[in-house]
Amino acid sequence: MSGTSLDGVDAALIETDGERIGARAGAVTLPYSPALRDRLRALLDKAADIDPQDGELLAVIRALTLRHAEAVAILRAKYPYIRPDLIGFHGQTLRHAPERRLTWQAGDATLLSRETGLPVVHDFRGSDVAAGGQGAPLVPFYHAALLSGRPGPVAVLNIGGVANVTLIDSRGGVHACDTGPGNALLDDWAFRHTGIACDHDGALARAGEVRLDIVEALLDDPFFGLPAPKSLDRLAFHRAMRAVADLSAQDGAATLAAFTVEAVARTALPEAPLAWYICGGGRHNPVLMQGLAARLGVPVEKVEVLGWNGDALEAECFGFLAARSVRGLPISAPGTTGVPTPMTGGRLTCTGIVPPGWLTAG
Ligand SMILES: Nc1ncnc2c1ncn2[C@@H]1O[C@H](COP(=O)(O)OP(=O)(O)OP(=O)(O)O)[C@@H](O)[C@H]1O
Ligand SMILES: CC(=O)N[C@H]1[C@@H]2OC[C@@H](O2)[C@@H](O)[C@@H]1O[C@H](C)C(=O)O
Repeated sequence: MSGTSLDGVDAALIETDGERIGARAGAVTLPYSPALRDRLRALLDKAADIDPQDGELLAVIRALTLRHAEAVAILRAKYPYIRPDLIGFHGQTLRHAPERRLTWQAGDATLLSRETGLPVVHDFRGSDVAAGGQGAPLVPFYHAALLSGRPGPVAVLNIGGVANVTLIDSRGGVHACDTGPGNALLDDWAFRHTGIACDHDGALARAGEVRLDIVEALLDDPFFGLPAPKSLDRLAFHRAMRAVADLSAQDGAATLAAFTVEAVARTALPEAPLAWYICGGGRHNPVLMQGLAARLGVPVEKVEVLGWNGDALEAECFGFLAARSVRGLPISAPGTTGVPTPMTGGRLTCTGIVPPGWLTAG
């Protein structure tokens, strides 16, 4: 998994048939070099108009795919007694415009399969978007499987570049949507002012004053008036950067952090969660965590209290979804992406030797 923060590749080993979850054996994070991150960022900015054969695009896709292959190799070296059967490869979202039936996760599944000798499931979002769904978020089926048997309503909030929530209601129903910005705006702001890629431990935001008038103006965006399911492109709130442009580094960070928190708090959910469990890199930012706790008024905990690894969850999820994909099981539903009926998704690419048994297992 390479998320919207563009920070690197998360890879995880998970034992699953796409329904039950067995061992979650381990995970690694492999950061992108600052140079690759800059090149990805530049592509993101021009993704709407880029020629698919553009030389720089093809070079970056190759570089990011090889970084994924490296992550697989490191995992294998770290856990030599586990022999993976299948890779779920999300790729890097360069563009997401479901209203135009368009979503693009860049990555070369054939190259990854060749490099690793393993079958690869990729393009998880395409069929959902083609059928009229949002194509995101896809993690709710995994959250639901992990929470299976626990009484709801509870919410799982992922604070990545963009933030997304899964609500498991009191009858086990699954609802989801993106809530608004996660860390992406804060990351860009911190980088601009400090040269560091994030507001580490919320140091800037903690020292600043929130400009509530700006937060309110930002929340005036039509996205916040839409009912769930709904999803976002990473660049969706770039006007927020203009709104804070004249603030000090500290006040700007405090205001952007408050925007993330307030967007979560105002997300309309069908039932009020009794507790919120937080995953994704944003849970390491105490300003976001304290802001959420103050604003949500119910327990707000890191997912580690459930025994989960909040940094590995999305990578585990795409392994889980890959297993569902080869079995033809749904990976999205009306309540999670707005797709008209539950849909399977993902495409299988295989250039290596298929491990005995698994293709016929489902
Ligand atoms: N100690 C920390 N203090 C503040 N922020 C942090 C800290 N550690 C991580 N983060 C934030 O977490 C981000 C990475 O989060 P994560 O790995 O969940 O993103 P992602 O996988 O790209 O997200 P997405 O869910 O959008 O796919 C960093 O860009 C940074 O903003
Ligand atoms: C289009 C896209 O890549 N969306 C990401 C992004 O990052 C967080 C949020 O926006 C979520 O909707 C999704 O990722 C997670 C893994 C998901 O699909 O559940």
